[in-house]
Amino acid sequence: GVALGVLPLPKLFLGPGQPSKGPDLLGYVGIEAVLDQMRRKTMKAGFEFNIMVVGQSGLGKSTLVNTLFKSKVSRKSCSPNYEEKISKTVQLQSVSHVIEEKGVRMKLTVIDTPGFGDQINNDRCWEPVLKHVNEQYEKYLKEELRVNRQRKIPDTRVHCCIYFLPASGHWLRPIDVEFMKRLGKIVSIVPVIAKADTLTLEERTEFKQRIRQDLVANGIQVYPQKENDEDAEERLLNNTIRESIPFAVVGTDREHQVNGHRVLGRKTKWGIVEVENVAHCEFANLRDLLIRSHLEDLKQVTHDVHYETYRVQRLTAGAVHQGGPNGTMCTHVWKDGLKGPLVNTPFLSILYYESY
Ligand SMILES: Nc1nc2c(ncn2[C@@H]2O[C@H](COP(=O)(O)OP(=O)(O)OP(=O)(O)O)[C@@H](O)[C@H]2O)c(=O)[nH]1
Repeated sequence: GVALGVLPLPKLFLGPGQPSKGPDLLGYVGIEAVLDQMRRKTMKAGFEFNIMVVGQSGLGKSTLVNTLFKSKVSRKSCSPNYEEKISKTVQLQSVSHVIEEKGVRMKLTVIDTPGFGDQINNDRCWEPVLKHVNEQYEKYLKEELRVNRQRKIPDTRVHCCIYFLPASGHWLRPIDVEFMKRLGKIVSIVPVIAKADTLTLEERTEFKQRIRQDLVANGIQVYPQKENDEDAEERLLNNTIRESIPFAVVGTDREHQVNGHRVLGRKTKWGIVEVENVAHCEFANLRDLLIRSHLEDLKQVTHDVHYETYRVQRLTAGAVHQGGPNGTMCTHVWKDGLKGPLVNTPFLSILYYESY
């Protein structure tokens, strides 16, 4: 190389790779220890994860949830006559469990929607589900707006909704479209093809493709949504997920012996379908998405996207009042967060009272 009279650059213009010549006082600060601190705090606090399952009766919802969490949870309440109650409406039930693995505690709540899609007239059967999701946002919002709020607000918001599609091999049904169209706007939906062992591989591939087309044609948003990808790396990873949804899953409560190993599986007329074998079905993909790779992201999207949308709408639709009934003085919280005393009137939308 020929040195072409390059002037020495002032320190400010040094490239990123070039160390500054200033005093570095031996460099290492120890910031990375923050990771250990975060880990310890999280482990101590434990964390909450709320999953909702929606789909007709008999599609294998309980079996799948049990397979996901290795029977550490049950979707069904223990009351003996649970099975006998055939509700005429969709009724939501929550069952919570604390699961602990390697010192990490997780409070897992499974929200069940018995009766969904089981009626002769399934008109508006998405309504109770929609209502439940919004009620949890409202609960959280109220808690956030309290003057004396809890240090850690209990989180009952639905972090993920697994929607079960019957393995019909056809298209999305009107009920699927109606449900996912509405719910996809307020919660992260992960659609799955239930009992995928009843489809041949060709049928499965074709069905999946059709569903993806249908989702796009109907403007249905499912998780993970493109616009929520945080960077190029995440986009790449999420693209592969988007290309392979809905996961065709198989659930089981049985173990079988295959080549001397115990595996979770289902006996079919063609042989044993190994539930956790990606060559057999996509259960493992679903589990990895929900638990191993995207659990934190599901929680984040719930808070930063879905809850945020709810919060903004709620606070801009009308200011939130904190105060007594009509005619009394109350605190008025304006859109921009400013507070001021105000006499409550029936003209202002009153969201809640809090006496203090
Ligand atoms: N072939 C096949 N059968 C399954 C699968 N998962 C569950 N089943 C069977 O389907 C039946 C219903 O399963 P459940 O898990 O009780 O279904 P559910 O959706 O929870 O039903 P409800 O409680 O009525 O809402 C049971 O006999 C299961 O053994 C699957 O992946 N493939």
